[in-house]
Amino acid sequence: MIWMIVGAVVALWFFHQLYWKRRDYPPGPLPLPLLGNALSIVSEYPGYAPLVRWKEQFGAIYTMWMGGIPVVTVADYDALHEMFVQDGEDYVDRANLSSTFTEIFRGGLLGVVETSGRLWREQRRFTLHTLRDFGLGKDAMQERILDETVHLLDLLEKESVETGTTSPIKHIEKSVASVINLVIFGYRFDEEHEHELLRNRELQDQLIASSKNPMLVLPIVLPQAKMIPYFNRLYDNVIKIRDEQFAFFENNIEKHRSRIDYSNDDCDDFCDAYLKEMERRKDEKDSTFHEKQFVNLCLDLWSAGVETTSMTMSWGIAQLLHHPEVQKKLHEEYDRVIGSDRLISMQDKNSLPYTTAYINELQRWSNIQPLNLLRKTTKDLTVRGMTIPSGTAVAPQVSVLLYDSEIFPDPLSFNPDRFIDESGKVKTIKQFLPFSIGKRACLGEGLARMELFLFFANLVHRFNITPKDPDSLPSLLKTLANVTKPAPFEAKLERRFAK
Ligand code: HEM
Repeated sequence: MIWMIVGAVVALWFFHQLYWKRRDYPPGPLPLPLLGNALSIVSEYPGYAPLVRWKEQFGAIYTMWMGGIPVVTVADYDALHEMFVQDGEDYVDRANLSSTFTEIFRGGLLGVVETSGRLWREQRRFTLHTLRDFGLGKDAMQERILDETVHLLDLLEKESVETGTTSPIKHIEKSVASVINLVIFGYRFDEEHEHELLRNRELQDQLIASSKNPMLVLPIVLPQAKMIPYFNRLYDNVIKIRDEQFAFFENNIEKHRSRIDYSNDDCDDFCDAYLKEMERRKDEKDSTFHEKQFVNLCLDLWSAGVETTSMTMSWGIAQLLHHPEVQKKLHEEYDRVIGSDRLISMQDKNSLPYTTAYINELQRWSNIQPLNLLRKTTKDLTVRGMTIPSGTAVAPQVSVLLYDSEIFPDPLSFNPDRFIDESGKVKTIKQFLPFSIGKRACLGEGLARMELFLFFANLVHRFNITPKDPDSLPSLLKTLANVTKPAPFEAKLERRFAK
C-alpha cells in the first residue's frame, strides 16, 4: 500500500514538473527538477550553443527554466521588434529573481538596473538627459575620453618599452573605471587616487568569494540563523564589504555637498547635477531623488559600465594579435585618411569605415553577455498564439542573433569585412544589437561607443601590436565571469611614428 502511495506521489510530481507547470508558457527544452535548464548552460559555457540549439528546435520564442523559474526567451529580430519595440510597455519592468538579496545588499529596490515603475523611469530619464548635457556624444565627453585614452596609451607604451611587453587588461580596466569616475565625480584614478580603485577591486573579489559560500543563503533567508555565531560572521562579513563599497560613493557625495553652490545651475559632473536635482525636489512628496538611491545608481553605472567596456577592449587586442591582416588594413586606413601622427577624434569616424567594421565585429564576436538581463511582462499576453502570464521573466536574447549563422555566416570566425558593403561603406545589419533593444536597452551605449572608437582608433594608429611569442597567441576561450572575459595575456607595442 505504502509503495502505491509513494508511486502515486512520484507520478504526480513528474506530471507537475514535466507538464502542468509548463502548460501556460511557450514550449521549450525539458527542465530538470530543481535545476531547470541551468545545467545545459553551465556545461556548455558560456551558453551560446544551447541557446542557439533551442531556437532551432522550438522557434524564435521558447521557455527555458532557471531553477524553478520560467524564462521566456526571445531569439529572433522580428519577434524582438514586435515585443520590445512595438509593444515595449508590456515588457518594460525588470524581473527581480532575488528580492531578499536586493533588500540586503542594496538596502531596497533602488538604482536603475533592477528597478521598475516611476522610480526607474525618473532615474533613467534624468541619467540619460544629464549624461547628454555633459556631452555624451558631444565635445566635452570626447575631451575627457581622449585625455584618458592618451594616458592609457602612454602607460601601455611605457610598460612595453621598460619590460619588453605589456599586460593590457589591468591597465584597460583602470582607464575605463577612470572615465566613469570622471563622469560621476570629476576625477580619474591617477597616482593619488589609484588606491581607491585597488580597494574597490579587492572588495568586489571578496564579495564574489563570500557569495560562493552556499551557507550564506541561510542567514539571508532565515534571519534567526544569525543567532548562531558562524552564520552571523558570514552575514556580517558581507554587510561590512557592502558598507565599505557604499562608503566610497558616500564620501565622494559628501565632498561635493560641502562645496556645492545651489544658487547656479552649472554642474562640473554627474554628482553635482544629482545633488541639485535632489535639492530642487526636496519638498516633493515621495521624491525618487535621495542619497540612498543615488549611491545605488552610482553602483549600477560602475557595475554595468566598467567590465562590459574593458573586456570588449581586451578581446579587441587579443583579436588583433590573432589577425595581423586586420591590423594591416587598419594601418592602411589611417595612412590613407589621417596621414600623420595626430590624435584621431569622433569627427574622423565617418571617414574610417574599416575601424567601425572592426569594432562592430569585435562586439559581435566577443558577445559579452550570453544571457541578457531579464525583463518582466506587465500583463497577461498572447504572442504568436502562445500565452505568457503577467509577471513572467522574459529575456531579449540578443546574443543568439549575434551568433546566427544565417545572418553572420561562420559566426565564430572573426571577420570585420562582414560589416563592409560593396561600395566600401559600413553595412547596417539590423540584427546587430549588442546593446539590446527597446525601453531597457543599454543606458551607456553612447559612452561605450565613444570609448571603443577613440581607444582602438588611437591605439592601432600609434602602434604596431605583436604577440610576445608568435608561437603562443592569447587564448580566445571565454572564461567564466559576469561577462565573457579573456585570460591575461601579453603584447608588444612598437611606435609607428618617431616621437
Ligand atoms: C561595451 C559596452 C557595453 C555593452 C555591450 C552593454 C550592454 C548592455 C546590455 C545588453 C544591457 C541590457 C539591456 C536589456 O535589458 O535588454 C545593458 C543595460 C545597461 N547598461 Fe550597458 N553595456 C555597455 C556599457 C555600458 C556603460 C559604459 C554603462 C554606463 C555608463 C552602461 C550602463 C547600463 C545600464 C545602467 C543598464 C540598465 C538599463 C536599464 O535597466 O534601464 N552600460 N547594457
